[in-house]
Amino acid sequence: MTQPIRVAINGASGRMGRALLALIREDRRFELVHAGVSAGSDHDGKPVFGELSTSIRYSHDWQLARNANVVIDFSGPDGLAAALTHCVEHGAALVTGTTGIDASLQKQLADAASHIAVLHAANFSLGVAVLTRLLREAAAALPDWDLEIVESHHSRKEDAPSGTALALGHAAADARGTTLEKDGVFAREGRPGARHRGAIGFAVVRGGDVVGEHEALLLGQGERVELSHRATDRSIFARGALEAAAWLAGHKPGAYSIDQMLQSRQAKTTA
Ligand SMILES: NC(=O)C1=CN([C@@H]2O[C@H](COP(=O)(O)OP(=O)(O)OC[C@H]3O[C@@H](n4cnc5c(N)ncnc54)[C@H](OP(=O)(O)O)[C@@H]3O)[C@@H](O)[C@H]2O)C=CC1
Ligand SMILES: O=C(O)C1=N[C@H](C(=O)O)C[C@H](O)C1
Repeated sequence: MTQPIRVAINGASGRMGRALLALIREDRRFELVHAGVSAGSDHDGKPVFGELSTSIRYSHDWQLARNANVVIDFSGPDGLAAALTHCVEHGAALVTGTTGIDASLQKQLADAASHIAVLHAANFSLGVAVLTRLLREAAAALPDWDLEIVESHHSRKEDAPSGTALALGHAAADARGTTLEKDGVFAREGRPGARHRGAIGFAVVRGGDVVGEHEALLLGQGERVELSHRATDRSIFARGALEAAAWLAGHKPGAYSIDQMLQSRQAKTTA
């Protein structure tokens, strides 16, 4: 039997971390070697599965991840920066779903890809990967229609618009030969004036326990196209991230996308 992939999860005590731990426990492809939390976390030192017998405890000590083949990070910008440093120092691959990262951290991610395999995705669901392709096509086929992206998430989400909404916006802008820097509209209040031609607008809803909903509205005269995705269970993201980890482990250094992973898996199943 082949050796299991040694995985460290960063942000392990969070909503996504716990979803990952639940899946990894049942998945023989992986061996959990580290469950990372922040220094000062309430979880630091506690057993991950609530059993005193387990050898893995939540910890802020990255030394415990030194033999990991791959780190899966769903923490936050500070946690991601620490994971990135660890992975580069130890030659581990990095799968990260952390959103709300600034330009400087994005550059650090891009630079790290010269040394390690990195896969960053704002959304690990298969449905959103397909939604992104559909939106690219619709945005290009209906270049003069107004485009608005609406996203809804639970009340604890810290970043806005969501990483997925931004990724959808970038994909649509790219399909129209423009950029969000030029045509993105992120706030409307008071008298912002009429919509500018080619604008890509964003609207954000926060509340309750909404797992994640994204809708792209293409608004024409007398008709509209609505493309939407609703996640009702965050284990879909965790499952996608584990598939990415299994796929990425052993890849040579580089920046990989979820689309590349899906295409390579598709090619294998049709071969
Ligand atoms: N790409 C995708 O498919 C998805 C992406 N996300 C993104 O993943 C991220 C996490 O989301 P979610 O799980 O809901 O958030 P949570 O707040 O529930 O979890 C994040 C966890 O990270 C831990 N953490 C904070 N700082 C650090 C640090 N410096 N080092 C290590 N751990 C740290 C915290 O735990 P503690 O206090 O114990 O340290 C916290 O529990 C967000 O950016 C979110 O947008 C979410 C869902 C899907
Ligand atoms: O914070 C979340 O919960 C989610 N974040 C991701 C994002 O910002 O797009 C993905 C998903 O929608 C859930």
